[in-house]
Amino acid sequence: MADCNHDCGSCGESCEERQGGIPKAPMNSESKIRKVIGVVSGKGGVGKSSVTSMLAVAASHLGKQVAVMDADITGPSIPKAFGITDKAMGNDEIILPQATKGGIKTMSINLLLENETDPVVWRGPVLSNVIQQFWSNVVWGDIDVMFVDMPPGTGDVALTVYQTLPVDGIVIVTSPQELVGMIVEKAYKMAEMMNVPVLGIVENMSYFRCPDCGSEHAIFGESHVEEVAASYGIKNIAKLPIDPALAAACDNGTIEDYRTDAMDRLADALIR
Ligand SMILES: Nc1ncnc2c1ncn2[C@@H]1O[C@H](COP(=O)(O)OP(=O)(O)OP(=O)(O)O)[C@@H](O)[C@H]1O
Repeated sequence: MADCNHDCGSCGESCEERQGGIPKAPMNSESKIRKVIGVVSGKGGVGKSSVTSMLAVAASHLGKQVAVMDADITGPSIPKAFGITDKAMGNDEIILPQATKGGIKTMSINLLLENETDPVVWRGPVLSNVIQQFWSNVVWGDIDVMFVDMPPGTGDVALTVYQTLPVDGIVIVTSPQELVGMIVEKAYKMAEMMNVPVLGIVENMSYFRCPDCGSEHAIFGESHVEEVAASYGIKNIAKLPIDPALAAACDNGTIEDYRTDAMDRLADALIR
């Protein structure tokens, strides 16, 4: 390999010289993905998919070729947030991703299921296989940065993502309540065990700004994100308010029309 940098932790190739660990899945041969950023959370429902979508939109506005892989196989939300209803096409060997209005390439199990309300009742190995296929069989093309909406928690499928994809770094999404507990620490330690740097932390639902008087209220408890980030040495922090307009954008499939300075700044720092 001509451009080998001998850093097997950041490479997806399964070459003869690979040092240690489980070989990553081979990247689709017609694709070139330069950076993979995982978006993780300690548990479901804290806004991981929303943040994944917002980061992708922000990166796209920075002029990057962007992709989103929905690796949250049992709780896929990416197509809905982007308003994608057409199914992905493919054959036995390849799958073509669907593009959003703004040109972000996406792949999700919901783009393959006949009926998107069908539950995915599959065991771990089958879920793992799907993630591998999303990497190896999807023709992503030329991509500057791929955001991966990871399965919530630190279980089997999250482990598969770390082991299968050449994740360059992760962003942890959390709520103020989670930050004071052990959940974020678990997510951080899992990334550490997998030798993946934590690039940023997003405190979602951090506060609510009163639309009448502009005062801020810590509905889910006071913010501790600065202390927690400092204790782990995480440089990039973003706080997002509780915003009914965000919930509406996710529900209506118009997340590309929802922009925040916090996400624009974070995306810039992540892909710089
Ligand atoms: N800051 C926010 N303000 C208002 N609503 C929000 C906010 N963040 C997320 N939501 C809403 O909360 C719900 C859950 O968000 P989301 O799907 O992004 O969470 P998740 O962590 O990915 O959940 P899961 O792991 O179950 O997929 C969605 O309806 C979303 O629109």
